[in-house]
This record gives sequence, structure tokens and C-alpha cells, in this order.
Amino acid sequence: MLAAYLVGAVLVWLFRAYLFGLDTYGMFSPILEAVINLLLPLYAVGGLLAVLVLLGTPWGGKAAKEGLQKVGLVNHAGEAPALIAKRQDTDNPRLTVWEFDPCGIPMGEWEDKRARIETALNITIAKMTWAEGRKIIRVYSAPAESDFPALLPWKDKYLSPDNFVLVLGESLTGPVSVNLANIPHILLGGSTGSGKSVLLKLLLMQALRKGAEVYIADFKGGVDFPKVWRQKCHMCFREDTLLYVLGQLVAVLEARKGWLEEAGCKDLDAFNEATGEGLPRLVFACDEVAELLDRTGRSKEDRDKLNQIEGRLATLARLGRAFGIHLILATQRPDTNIIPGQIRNNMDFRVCGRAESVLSGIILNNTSAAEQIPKDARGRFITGDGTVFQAYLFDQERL
Ligand SMILES: Nc1ncnc2c1ncn2[C@@H]1O[C@H](COP(=O)(O)OP(=O)(O)OP(=O)(O)O)[C@@H](O)[C@H]1O
Repeated sequence: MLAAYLVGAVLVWLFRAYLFGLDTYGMFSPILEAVINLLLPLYAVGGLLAVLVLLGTPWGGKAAKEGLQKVGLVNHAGEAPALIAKRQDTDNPRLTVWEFDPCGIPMGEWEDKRARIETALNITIAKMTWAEGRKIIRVYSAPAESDFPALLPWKDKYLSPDNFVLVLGESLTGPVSVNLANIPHILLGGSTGSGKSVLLKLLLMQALRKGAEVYIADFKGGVDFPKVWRQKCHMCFREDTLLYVLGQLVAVLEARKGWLEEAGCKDLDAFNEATGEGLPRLVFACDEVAELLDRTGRSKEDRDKLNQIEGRLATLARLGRAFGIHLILATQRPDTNIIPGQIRNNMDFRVCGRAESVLSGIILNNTSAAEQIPKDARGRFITGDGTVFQAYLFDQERL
């Protein structure tokens, strides 16, 4: 439309004598011609400026700003974020990327108002990230009607060929995975029935298939782990056994430390490559770690034992990465001080299922994150970076 406007202006200017009948105004003709000569270029320049302004404002920018204003995503001055650009995602054509100038609104507030932003923009948000050194907020969206399947059965072809990548499920942006070689420990949270035990086992199954040795603490006598698990994993059914096993893992850590130092290798993979040793990764898992570490009503002797268990877990959490020793801990209890900071702070990959705000705050440092998971969703989780995904459901009898 603007191009037609500009072409029209040029044509009018070229044929001005004919169009305005300049010759017919006698002595006023030169004045009229001068006025037209001045006005038409001004008209063209005005059009050009309009083009430039429109090019700088993406399609729908005004509506997006108004929508966000209406749902209350505003800064102290009452200003809503400005849309800078909107495009199709190059990696995943199903997604649209919205780039906003956040106008000083912190990411936490975007997360808190996620559902309202979805309504305002009529989209389903797949994830939100900072870009360009926190100058821009990128919102990755799918069409509003997009949803996760209620069930995503596990298929063996999903097993990652990469060392030591474990896959968890699928988000709207694609598969969600974690590489234990880079992020060594995983903390899973979720209220009862959220699907965290199934997710924990999904991760352990992949670790086993990749050649890791798996250690499981389970004080319910193994009822949660069918026979096939007990055959393939080292099970700890009692606190004494657990203390002993954790002691062994710390001893392995110390031994590996010496070997790596001697060989001048920075981590387990480098050591295995340099020496051809093939030392396995060791994974320790506990489905209810808050329960395990709870001292309430326990005798002095038991509390001493739990202190030692906690100390050994903390050592593994702090030093395990380089030596290929990993923790995967799950909890459903929203007790802030039961998982000690020195363990929790070293668990960098955090995932939370359906949960109350306190548990969501403990796992993800964001009390409203887990609200994005519908109450009836099973196996639906959100990661620390705000990615929602549906976990693969696998048959735990077929380990
Ligand atoms: N990924 C999934 N997809 C679909 N359904 C799932 C998924 N994971 C779990 N479920 C369903 O949810 C039920 C509860 O799962 P799970 O036992 O893992 O929950 P939980 O959070 O560990 O609860 P609890 O702590 O009480 O054991 C399962 O029996 C299964 O029917």
C-alpha cells in the first residue's frame, strides 16, 4: 500500500503540469508550480518515513503491546514490553519466536504471568529465554491450540547415542535431554502421583543401557522396583547398607581422583580415552530423599548415621562430576531444610512435576513454575529453564 502511495506521488509530480493545468492560471502559474514542487517531495518524504517506521515495527506489534498491557505485564511506569521482531524459528518451523524489549520487567514476572501472556497473545508458550545479554526476552510459541499428548510411550530408538546423554521426554520445542558429562546430578520433584518415580526409572534404565552401574536406595523393601531391577542394580534396603555403599562410592571417587591425576586427565571420559580402561559411570538414585534424611523422632545413634549418609552424599554431589559419579534424587516433600544446601546447590539439572508452590520453589527456585502443569497431567514436568515437557512412559518390567 505504501509502495503504491509512493509511486502515486512520483507520478503526480512527473505529470503535475498536465494534472493541475498549470498553464491556465496565468500570472499565478509559476507560484502554483513552486508550491506543488515543494509539497510533492514533502509528501514523498513523509511516505518514506512512514515506511521506515513500519519496517521497524513488526506486524502485530501494537496489538501485542496492548494485549500485554491489558493483562498487567507492565513496568513501574505502566509501560508494556515492546515487540521488536517476530519470526518463524529456524530450528523448529512449528514455533514462532517473539522478541521483546522487556522494558525492565524481570524474567520472574514473565514466568509468573505466563498464562496471562498466552491469553494476551493467543499462543502456547514453549519457553522463554534471555537473548543478547539480557537486552531481549525471546518467547517461543506454538499455536494456542497446541497441547502435549497425554501419553508418550518410550521407544528404544529414543535412546541417545551420545555419551552421556539421557532423554526425558518431549517439549513443544523438541526432545528434552540432559548430558551427565556436563551436568552431573539431577533433582526431581513432584507431588504424589505426578510421575516422578516413572521418570526416575526412565533415566536409570537409560543409564544401565549405556553401561553405567546403578545404585538405588529404597527403604520400602523393593516393592517399587520389580525383580528385574533388583537383578540389574545394587539395591540398598537399609540405612546400614546405604551408609556402606555410599562409603564405597566415596572410596571409588578418591581412587579415581588419584588415577586421573597420575594420567594427567581432566575427567573420566578423557581418562578412558587415554588409557583404554573403560571405567563405568556410577549412578546413585533415591526416590524419596527428604524421607531418607528426615531426623524427626530418630534416636541419637540413627541421627549420627544419617549425618554420615548426608556427608557422603554431599561429597559425591560436590566432587562426582569429573570422576563419573552421579546422583539422581527425587522428592515429593516440600520441606525446605531437609535436603541440605550443599547437596541441593550442586544438583544443577532440576525438574518439577505437578506440585505445590513450596516444593516448586525448593526444586526450581520459582514458586509458580509448577502451576503451569495442569492438575490432572501425569508425567508432565517443567525444567529449571522453564521448558515444559511430557515425559516418556516406559514399561518398567521390560528393563
Ligand atoms: N510419563 C508418563 N506418562 C503418562 N502417565 C504417567 C507417566 N508417568 C507416570 N504416569 C502415571 O502416573 C502414575 C503415577 O506415577 P508415579 O508412580 O511415577 O508417581 P509419583 O510421583 O512417583 O508418585 P508416588 O510418589 O506416589 O509414587 C503412574 O502409575 C502412571 O499411570
